[in-house]
Amino acid sequence: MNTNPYSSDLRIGIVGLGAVGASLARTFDAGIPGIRLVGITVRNPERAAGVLANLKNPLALLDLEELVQASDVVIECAPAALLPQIALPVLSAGKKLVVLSSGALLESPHLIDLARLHGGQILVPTGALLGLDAVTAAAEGVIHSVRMITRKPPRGLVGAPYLLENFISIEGLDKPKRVFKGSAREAARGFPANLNVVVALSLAGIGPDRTALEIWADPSVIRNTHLIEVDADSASLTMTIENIPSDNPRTGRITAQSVVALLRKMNAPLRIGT
Ligand SMILES: NC(=O)C1=CN([C@@H]2O[C@H](COP(=O)(O)OP(=O)(O)OC[C@H]3O[C@@H](n4cnc5c(N)ncnc54)[C@H](O)[C@@H]3O)[C@@H](O)[C@H]2O)C=CC1
Ligand SMILES: O=C([O-])CC(=O)C(=O)O
Repeated sequence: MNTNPYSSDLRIGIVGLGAVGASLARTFDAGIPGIRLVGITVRNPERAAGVLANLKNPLALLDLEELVQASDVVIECAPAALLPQIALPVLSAGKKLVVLSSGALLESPHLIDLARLHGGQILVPTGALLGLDAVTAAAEGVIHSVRMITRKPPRGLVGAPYLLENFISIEGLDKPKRVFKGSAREAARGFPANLNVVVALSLAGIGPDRTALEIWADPSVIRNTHLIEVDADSASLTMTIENIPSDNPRTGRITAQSVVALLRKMNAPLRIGT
């Protein structure tokens, strides 16, 4: 833990030691100039022991209140349903919260007011997506439409509430099947562990009700693939990303790297990209 009050290192706390949290812990443990990992909050310390044992530096297991006290920036990498309870103490303390479960922000807009009230900040990284720099720039003018088409290996969609509620089977597919067509807001409700990216896109652009999404369960892809088309008065954008899965088949490897890139930029003397 950083006990030196004169250090200018950014003190980082992580909540959740799954695919993203463990990747971040390993990266920070290996050392990034100006960034110091001060602790982690987990649900199950016994399950965390394996990851923690392989770090070079001992990492403090803290409860959420202790983590908030010790950190300048807390990174939420936990299940979406926990976002409000994780965000509350961080934002009430006027600190910065990096949100990976960005889909859950739509159900908790009060968190933005909380951040405003206490001088905190919610940071949504580009995560498993691309191009949010160009979309936010386009949003300074007029964006006419935003459309995203996602293709996922069926196993990355298993258990999504929308599929269960609508009795949509994705077992044994031998060709792509469109399983959803609707807005980013509807997708966030129906696929809370799968489509954070479209919510981030919608918040960067024209909002969750006007951002259109199709989801395909596609047995021919091994990567989560997102195609985005934006039509604006400044530019037309067509962008694709093919994400190599991490330890969690729902989560692209690039997600954790996006958080590292965001943190590196925070105090950097040269900052590239919007
Ligand atoms: N914004 C984006 O681009 C992306 C966001 N995500 C989202 O990021 C979040 C994390 O993703 P993964 O690491 O892949 O998920 P994961 O399922 O691998 O890990 C979540 C971890 O949180 C832990 N956890 C559960 N309850 C907890 C509690 N009360 N306190 C602390 N930890 C707790 C679980 O034990 C698990 O280790 C998910 O909500 C996921 O949907 C994932 C990929 C891309
Ligand atoms: O948005 C998400 O939660 C995950 C995702 O689609 C990806 O990793 O490609």
